[in-house]
Amino acid sequence: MNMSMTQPVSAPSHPAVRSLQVSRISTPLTGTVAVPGDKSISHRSLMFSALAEGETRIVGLLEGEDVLRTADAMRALGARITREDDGRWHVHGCGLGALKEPADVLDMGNSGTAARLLSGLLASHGMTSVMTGDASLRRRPMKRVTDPLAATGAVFLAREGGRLPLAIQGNANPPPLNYRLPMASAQVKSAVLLAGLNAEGETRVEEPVPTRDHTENMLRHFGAKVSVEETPEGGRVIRLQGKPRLIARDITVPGDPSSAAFVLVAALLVAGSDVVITNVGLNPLRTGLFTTLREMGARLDITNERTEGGEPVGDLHVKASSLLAVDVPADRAASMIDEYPVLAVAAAYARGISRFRGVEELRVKESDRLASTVALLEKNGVRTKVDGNDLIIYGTQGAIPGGGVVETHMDHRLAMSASVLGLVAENPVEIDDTAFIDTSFPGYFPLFNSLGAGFTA
Ligand SMILES: O=C(O)C1=C[C@@H](OP(=O)(O)O)[C@@H](O)[C@H](O)C1
Ligand SMILES: C=C(OP(=O)(O)O)C(=O)O
Repeated sequence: MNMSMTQPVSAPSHPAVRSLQVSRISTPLTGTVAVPGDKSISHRSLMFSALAEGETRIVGLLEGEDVLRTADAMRALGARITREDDGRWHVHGCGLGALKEPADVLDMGNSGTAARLLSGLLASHGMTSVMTGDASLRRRPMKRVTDPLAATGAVFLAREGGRLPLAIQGNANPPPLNYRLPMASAQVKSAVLLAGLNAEGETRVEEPVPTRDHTENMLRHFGAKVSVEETPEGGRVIRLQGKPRLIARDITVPGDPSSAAFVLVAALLVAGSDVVITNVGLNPLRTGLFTTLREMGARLDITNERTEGGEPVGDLHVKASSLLAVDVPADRAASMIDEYPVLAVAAAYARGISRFRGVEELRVKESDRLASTVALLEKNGVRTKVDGNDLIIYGTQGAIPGGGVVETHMDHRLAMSASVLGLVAENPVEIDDTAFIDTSFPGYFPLFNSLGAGFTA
């Protein structure tokens, strides 16, 4: 067998600043593209296969910096992870409970998902570890995971406000946790469930609003017993039987709906566009944006629906549409949490006043996304208002003035949203730094240029 293994593909250290000016285009976006693999599923596939017995092969892994950080961390914890030249990844797991103490600080870069999920594993293994991240991640709250995880007997030492760097003294024999999430967060839910893998007995997590369930689905795929029950209030109770035997199973990662969002919104706004995005993940806990855009009048068809690797996938066919304002309910936020900045661009272009309700979780992302989305729009001549935890956007009916300089604050989604806004604004838009786009969407500019975007990056 000819299997050339290129040895470790690692995340680069801090990327160099890449500023960009984006000008309006006068020709439609047309063609067919496939966006990179789902970020949430990619992180989990590396972590869980590292805990499994045997070798897992992963097809379609997102090779963005966030996921490469997870690969580096799992290597440091003892898994053997390699990549073939054709893009397939191989993970030789250590077996549950057998992670080894990392010899150095684990640097999770820009990735909240990597840091928060990993903290559940580190807390439940008898080792001492230290985790850090870049300046953005070091600003983000970790107490939301260390508070519940402290009940495992693990000891955490963090900076003021529970920020990274974080030292963790894990407990090799943790008790199972019973925890009700105070906020809608798949990262916190997953951290508690992952700590429960190495605990004897049943871990129980209750979430007030259903959040993405990739952890539950993939743990089952590897052989764990996970049950899910709806609560009368519309939430969910997840139960995990501890100490499962996790057995390596191949994984196919679908295209990331959160990445498809940028192509989708650009195609809706640029006149005459007609674009197909193939193989996009359609897990119902991720598709709030599609529902919302359709409510706005988007011409969006989903075709070729099928199940691949246990997740629903399909192709998105989108045509330029005239959009109306929308009122997005708070209970939809979890199913589209990363899509609000680019939805804000669509609302700015639409006719009428939009309201995004209950978007407080945006304040704790790579940037304070409520503030940075407001600044993105205001600097480009679009009126906004923050009313408590709601964001209000005054649509321009296709006449976004533009001409602003956008500060992205190390936030990939802000940079991509600004680039979409620039394609339809009346005056060129300056973006201070697009380098962080590589954390979730490597190949972003070439993919857009293949559709005719004419980005000069
Ligand atoms: O679990 C995950 O993979 C993610 C959960 C979300 O974060 P929260 O759990 O903080 O909402 C999302 O914003 C992030 O990009 C990925
Ligand atoms: C919030 C995000 O990611 P993370 O929390 O993993 O940094 C995101 O990708 O938009």
